[in-house]
Amino acid sequence: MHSPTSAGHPVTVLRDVRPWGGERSDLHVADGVITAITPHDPAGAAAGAGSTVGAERTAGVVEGGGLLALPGLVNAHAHVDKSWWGKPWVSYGGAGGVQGRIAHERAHRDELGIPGVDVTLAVLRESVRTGTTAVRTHVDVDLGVGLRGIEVVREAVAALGGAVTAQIVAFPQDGVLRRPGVLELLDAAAAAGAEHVGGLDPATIDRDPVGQLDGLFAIAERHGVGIDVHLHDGGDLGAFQIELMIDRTLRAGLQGKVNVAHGFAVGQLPAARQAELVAAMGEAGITMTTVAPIGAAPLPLHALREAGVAVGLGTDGIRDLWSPYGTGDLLTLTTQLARLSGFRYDEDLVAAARIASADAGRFVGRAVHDLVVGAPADVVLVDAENVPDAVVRAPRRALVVAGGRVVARDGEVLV
Ligand SMILES: O=c1cc[nH]c(=O)[nH]1
Repeated sequence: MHSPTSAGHPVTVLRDVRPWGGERSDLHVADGVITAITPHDPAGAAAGAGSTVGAERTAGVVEGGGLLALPGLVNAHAHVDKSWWGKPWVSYGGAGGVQGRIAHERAHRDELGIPGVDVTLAVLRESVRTGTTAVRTHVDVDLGVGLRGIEVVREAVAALGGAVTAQIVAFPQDGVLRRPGVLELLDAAAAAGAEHVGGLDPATIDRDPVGQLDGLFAIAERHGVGIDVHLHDGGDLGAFQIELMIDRTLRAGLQGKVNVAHGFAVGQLPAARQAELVAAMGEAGITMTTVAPIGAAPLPLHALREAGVAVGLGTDGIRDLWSPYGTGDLLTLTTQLARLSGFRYDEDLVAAARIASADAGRFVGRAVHDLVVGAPADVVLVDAENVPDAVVRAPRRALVVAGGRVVARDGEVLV
């Protein structure tokens, strides 16, 4: 049993940091929240512990060494129930394609102890080490594991004592309608507190897009939860399913609560069709999450922003039976997102950093997630000249504060 205790030592003042690369400032913290941001006061520097980043001067007064501060990174699309992080290498042995990966996972997860609290803890700790302080994670719900994965993830998150918070998507990785009983499991997950129900390629997995989506929307309306659908289906087939989601979102009044994950179709459509679909998504308050996949047509980030479609960034699985790739490092992934999107201008590189942090609060149930008064005191310090420099180099995380506590320092996780 992993006993929840508050992680890391508490911070009352994080001294001498440059929020978003701006002026040197002191961040004041109480009860895990930023209560004031004042110009840096160098007074008392000689009395303290020098300028070693993370050194504590007096109780709770922590040195930031003039480093650049970003809000805690937000992983808006993860699968932390299925990673084998920390275990010996597992060679991928399944067939290709979505169905091949589904079958491979189901055949081998038991051998690896998946789902299990220890493996989930390992990948979460690694995420905290690199500055992630909030996660939206899909958790497999199927006829084999039932809701056990959700309990496992909740226990692992609790054991980290606030170093990271998580929202759960009850995720029917093996299909919904093609596996009788899964819709009922999703309903039970929502009734038991999962914040979202997931879906998976309603057309190609269940071969019944209307049926799968009607089932998910009925659960969302019944329990007031969100919907987050993995949509790998591309081109017109993918676009058609997004249109089905738009219709249902408007009818059910679920604006702001429905997310399309991956949504490769959006990047693939011809310009006019893309513009029409993106505008309709914006009007319905649909959001998107991307994992910045190499080899897929990039999402039109500028058009999505102009249409009011919020985009979150996530790691996808991290070293699991689905794929051996991934490290959980959101800042490195931000570099990838920026490169894939062809970003060169400073303002675009800053926008990429915001997608991975401040603008992603909505994906993890936070009304505000930024370096502002009233926000959770989740802060990542890096040795970078400015935000664009941080995005293109993804430097080591010198200090990570979550919920007002130091949880990682100098590349070492402390929880
Ligand atoms: O459907 C998917 C896609 C990526 N990773 C998964 O675990 N499932």
